[in-house]
Amino acid sequence: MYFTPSAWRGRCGKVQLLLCSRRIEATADLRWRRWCCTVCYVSRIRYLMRLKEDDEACRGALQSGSVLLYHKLAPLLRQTERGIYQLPLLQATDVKGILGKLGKDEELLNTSVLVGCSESEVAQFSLDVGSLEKAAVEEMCGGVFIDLRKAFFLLKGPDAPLVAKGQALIRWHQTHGYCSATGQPTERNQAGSQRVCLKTGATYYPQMAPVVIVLVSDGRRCLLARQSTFPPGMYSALAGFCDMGETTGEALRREVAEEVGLEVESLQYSGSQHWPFPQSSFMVACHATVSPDNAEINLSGAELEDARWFTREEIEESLKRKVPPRNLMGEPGEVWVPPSSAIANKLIREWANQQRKS
Ligand SMILES: NC(=O)C1=CN([C@@H]2O[C@H](COP(=O)(O)OP(=O)(O)OC[C@H]3O[C@@H](n4cnc5c(N)ncnc54)[C@H](O)[C@@H]3O)[C@@H](O)[C@H]2O)C=CC1
Ligand SMILES: [Mg+2]
Repeated sequence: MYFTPSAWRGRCGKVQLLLCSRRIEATADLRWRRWCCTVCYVSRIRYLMRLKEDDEACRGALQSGSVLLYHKLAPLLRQTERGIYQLPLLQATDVKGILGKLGKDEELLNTSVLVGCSESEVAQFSLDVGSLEKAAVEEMCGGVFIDLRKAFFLLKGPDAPLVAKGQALIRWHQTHGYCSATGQPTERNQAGSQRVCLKTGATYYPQMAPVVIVLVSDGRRCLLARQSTFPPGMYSALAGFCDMGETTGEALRREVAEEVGLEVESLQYSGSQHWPFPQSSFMVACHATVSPDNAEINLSGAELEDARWFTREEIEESLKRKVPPRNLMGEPGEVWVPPSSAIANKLIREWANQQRKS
């Protein structure tokens, strides 16, 4: 028995996945597997699109959706018996129950923003309950509100980007209540994917600042640097905000020249990441090379406290250090690098792997 694409569309849930996987086992047909994944993915994306465009549909989805809670931008986390931190997805009905018990209007739930949907097309929202008593909500949910700077690194897998996205959207709405041209209030759509000026109808969308991050190599060593605001001992790849009108390559070449006085010869794209600190940035990560004959570091002074060349052996040692190491005097000891949730870590690992192979 075969299923047509239309039979899957809009109902792409767990049952379908189960049927899908049975069919895969039966036929071991790779093309079928690819087709199923595509239909499921497309179905989810089209569903989210509809929720962004149709306020009524989004309100309906919220009633049966799941909700991530924040308190003054700090996400709610729950710890398992094994000490693992997870992101509790509450049902909308649970949130209504909490609001009722704390004597708050259920209308607060409608200030949730859409952040995604599960594989079974249950819409996921984020809601800031900063107007409620923090300890009371924590007790009712069996969790703790933890500052995002800590929470982001405690979570594993897709939970970390999801919690960052939720906070970024909530923060954007909290700071864009007025039109920057007219000074008049703006009104959001139900999904929270845009705001419109009530006077002129001008539409505003959530913003991110583009940032380049680059691991510079001279073929044998790679360059890491630290700012005085970094935790003691931590070194990272060079990063910088893009200027208006720049391409990725231009921004990257400029940042390397500004910060360490080197001229990049070639570059290679590696990946990208949404980074919530200090506010929403879109990080574009690249590898770059400089000539070993022109590899003398010349710090600009203002931004970086230090920049150094590291060998593969030194990098591999620093990747093993999980927590900021301290020496016997309690001072920062050896060098360590950002954890795996930061794209800098991916760049550094890629470089070390490449060096090992060559
Ligand atoms: N995910 C990761 O692996 C890493 C992320 N980062 C992030 O990269 C970002 C940029 O790195 P920096 O070296 O600090 O940038 P940077 O080298 O451009 O210097 C920051 C300065 O740029 C100016 N600036 C220009 N446009 C700005 C904007 N849109 N927002 C804020 N400041 C702006 C400000 O004067 C600021 O002090 C930071 O937010 C940092 O958190 C940095 C290293 C690793
Ligand atoms: Mg910088």
